[in-house]
Amino acid sequence: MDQDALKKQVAEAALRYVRDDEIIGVGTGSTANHFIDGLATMKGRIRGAVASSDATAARLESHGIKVFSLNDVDQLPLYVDGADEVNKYREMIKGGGGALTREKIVAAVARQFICIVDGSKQVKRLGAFPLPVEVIPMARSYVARKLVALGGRPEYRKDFVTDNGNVILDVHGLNIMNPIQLEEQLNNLVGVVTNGLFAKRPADIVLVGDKKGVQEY
Ligand SMILES: O=C[C@H](O)[C@H](O)[C@H](O)COP(=O)(O)O
Repeated sequence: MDQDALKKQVAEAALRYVRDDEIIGVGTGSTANHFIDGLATMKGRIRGAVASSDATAARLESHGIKVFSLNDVDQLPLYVDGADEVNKYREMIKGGGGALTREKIVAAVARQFICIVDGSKQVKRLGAFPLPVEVIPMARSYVARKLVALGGRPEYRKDFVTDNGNVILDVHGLNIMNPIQLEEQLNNLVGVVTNGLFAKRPADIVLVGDKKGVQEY
């Protein structure tokens, strides 16, 4: 099975957590896209979805799934999304596709967060994947200097603007010993909107697709 087939397999496994008449929070990226395509096969059973990016909203709508604004929804029982890295504590790095801020907002509202990944995303320690940090454009150089002072090597993601009109710094070389502490520390830098560490609010369930099938923890 190639990597895309593993993503599809794990995305389809998440469909069994979808309950009738609910509004589902939906993540962003190639794994989440498989989940959206699966959700389309049962769209008559759900009320609709809240999207974590414009791209996800467009894909949901292309399948005829109603997209709700998060502000019009008072509770979200389930959020399903991929990740760039996940550890055994279900902490993640996300934002490889630049959707980290909206993803973090939807995840904060959701009662249950299910992370769907293929086996290549499992790590002992977070940080081999460069950590995305969403920054207000005028603060880019200031925040980059602060990230260097923290031991990172920030790289400006060129020709990319987030759905919120901001820029991304991808930070290489961070030694992430304490993900919760670093998540808070980076979010306290003036000009940072948020960063791609999902440790204060980890996933509740991780589904991992590999050659043996789908494992859950
Ligand atoms: O911004 C993008 C998201 O955090 C994605 O969930 C993450 O990058 C994983 O994407 P993919 O499923 O395409 O590997």
